Amino acid sequence: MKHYLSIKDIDNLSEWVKEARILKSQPKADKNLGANKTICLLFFNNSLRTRLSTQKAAMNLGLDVMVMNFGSEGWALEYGDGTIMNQNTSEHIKEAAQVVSQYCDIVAIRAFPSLTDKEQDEAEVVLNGFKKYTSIPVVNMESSVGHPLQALADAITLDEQNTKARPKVVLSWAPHPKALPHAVANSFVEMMGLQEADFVITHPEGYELNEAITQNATIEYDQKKALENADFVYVKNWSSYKDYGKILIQDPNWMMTKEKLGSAKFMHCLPVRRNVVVEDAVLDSDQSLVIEQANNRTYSAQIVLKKILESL
Ligand SMILES: NCCC[C@H](NC(=O)CCC(=O)O)C(=O)O
Ligand SMILES: NC(=O)OP(=O)(O)O
Repeated sequence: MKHYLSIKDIDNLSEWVKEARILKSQPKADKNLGANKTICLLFFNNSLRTRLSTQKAAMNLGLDVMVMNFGSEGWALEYGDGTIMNQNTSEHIKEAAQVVSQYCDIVAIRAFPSLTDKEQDEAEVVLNGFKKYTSIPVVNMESSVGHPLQALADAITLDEQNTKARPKVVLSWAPHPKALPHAVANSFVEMMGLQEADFVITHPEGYELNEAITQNATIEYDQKKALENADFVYVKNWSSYKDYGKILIQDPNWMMTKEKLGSAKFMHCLPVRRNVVVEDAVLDSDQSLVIEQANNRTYSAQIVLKKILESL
């Protein structure tokens, strides 16, 4: 594998999950694989988990790590072809990407969507700009369209926690005061498409995700009905996709509660707004898997970096 940009780059999910769980039991087993190689982590947006777990994964593999908060430290980048750069952008992706690639062997990038320009967001200009103008592998640390390191970590968590041949997994929308990206939900849906599971998505009308991603997934607008007999409930807010980037409702009735969760396990990628997205009683119970999901971010990043290093 050269790049890790989406769930589609996983050739065999169950095999990767198995390998990641072995790495989790022996995190330093490949500590020389990345010797004399460097990874650059470029952040255009905030992060806690991705920032630290990807660095930890890289260190477990013996890689040198350079981190840059591009949003606050780098020059404002231009992505347009032929732009007369007399406005606010100082450096073109053509130079920036080539320069960065001279300093490292792998580049990992976090670049959220604008949520104002659907076409530009879906073009993934930052990720694809680096892919186009460098020859080094590119890793997606959450882009406009996907968060495949998160979904791979979620697959590891599901594998560890599941006791059934065909569990019921529900992706449930929740309210949020800010307009949030679709990336986490998109990659989770794509990852669930590769699982033996009864998978249901529930959200209010108007919050349909991109149909190209949900394809044949079951959508149930009645949250109560969707949650019946659930084994795992993955909660996430996203803004409207149809009415792009808009908050259509903030109905607190969609918040996840202990009562609604029943005996299911609770999942969320974090960070989470307590008592808006999910009530304290859920997060503070032993039904919550959120801390272990965050732990598994190290091993999802490590299996990805390992596969890239092995193919260099
Ligand atoms: N990487 C995990 C989630 C990142 C982002 N959440 C956020 O921006 C939440 C910010 C807040 O709650 O203020 C998202 O939904 O894609
Ligand atoms: N889940 C996740 O990606 O968290 P951060 O945004 O803190 O990296």
